[in-house]
Amino acid sequence: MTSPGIVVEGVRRAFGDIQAVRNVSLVAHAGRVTGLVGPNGSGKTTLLLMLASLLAPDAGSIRIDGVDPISDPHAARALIGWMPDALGAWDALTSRETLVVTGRLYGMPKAEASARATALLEEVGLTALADSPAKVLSRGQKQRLGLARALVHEPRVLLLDEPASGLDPQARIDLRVLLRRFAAEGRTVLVSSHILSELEEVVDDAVFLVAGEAVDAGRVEAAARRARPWRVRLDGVEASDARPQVAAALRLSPESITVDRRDVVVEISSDEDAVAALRELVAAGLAVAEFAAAQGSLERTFLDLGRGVPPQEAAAEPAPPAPPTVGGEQTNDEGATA
Ligand SMILES: Nc1ncnc2c1ncn2[C@@H]1O[C@H](COP(=O)(O)OP(=O)(O)OP(=O)(O)O)[C@@H](O)[C@H]1O
Repeated sequence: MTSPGIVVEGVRRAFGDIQAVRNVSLVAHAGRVTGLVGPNGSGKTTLLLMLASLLAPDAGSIRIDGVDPISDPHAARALIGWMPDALGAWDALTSRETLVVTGRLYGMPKAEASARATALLEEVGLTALADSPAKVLSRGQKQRLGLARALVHEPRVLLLDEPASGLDPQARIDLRVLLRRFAAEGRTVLVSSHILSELEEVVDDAVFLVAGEAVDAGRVEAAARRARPWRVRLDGVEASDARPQVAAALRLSPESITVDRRDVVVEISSDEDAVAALRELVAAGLAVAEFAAAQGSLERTFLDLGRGVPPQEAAAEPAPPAPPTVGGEQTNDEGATA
């Protein structure tokens, strides 16, 4: 079954003088996981609250599977599973009671709400704590309960604000699996997180918010095209000794290569250049034990946008900035600089 997902056009929201969200437009497609990425205070939570029908925008339009959460919050809430960044009230209820009450609020008969609670407690690994009051739960356990609560009514659209914070590694893996399964079932997932390595593993699309505005796609692409660091480690060779060897193989000046613990770090512009660089390292007879991007593309893009990628870079076509490249003719005797 296909559905339109989330469509946001020209949404704004201020708190007094603070323009928390300014003119945001975005689409989160059904059947895909969309990441909402941005620095602290960029407006992610404010935007998610508006999508969840819990905060009215000052302007603009929002459609959740075609439903306007402002004019028809009841219908929107039936579609939406909302996981806030911190589990709210109900400390006196047990985890099971929290889920049963939630199911009842969504109109489920008691037996169905009870069976659903049992299944969800199992799914998020809280069965052993099902009958303890929610206030004794650790932060990560509260996050799990918050996730279960968002899933009670089998929502078509999942909105999650920092769902991975506080979760241990296994729970993060389980969360990723769950989000992928959700998307595979044709549902819509919009998830904010600061843990970009985590998001990288799960998202199909990303929307970047900076100072309350969605960054336009051209600027995101320009940032994503910039050179990023790759780690190289040679088997049995100290990084300080590996540095000149890698530099020679890649025809770079050693100064353009940094040392980070056991690895040397080289700036590489594109996947094609990475392929060429690896070939050259191997052709030079170096024992390459590790060759990997040191940053995911989301993280790199986030950092570049934070530094302010000039909009004109995005406008120029094609717009490769002039990062140092390896494996190509652009390297020179003066060496490339980061
Ligand atoms: N209820 C409020 N009253 C006044 N200002 C608010 C309110 N809620 C948010 N803001 C302000 O709006 C801006 C956006 O906040 P928001 O919480 O949406 O950011 P965020 O991207 O979710 O941040 P973080 O990554 O730190 O969670 C901030 O400047 C914040 O101080």
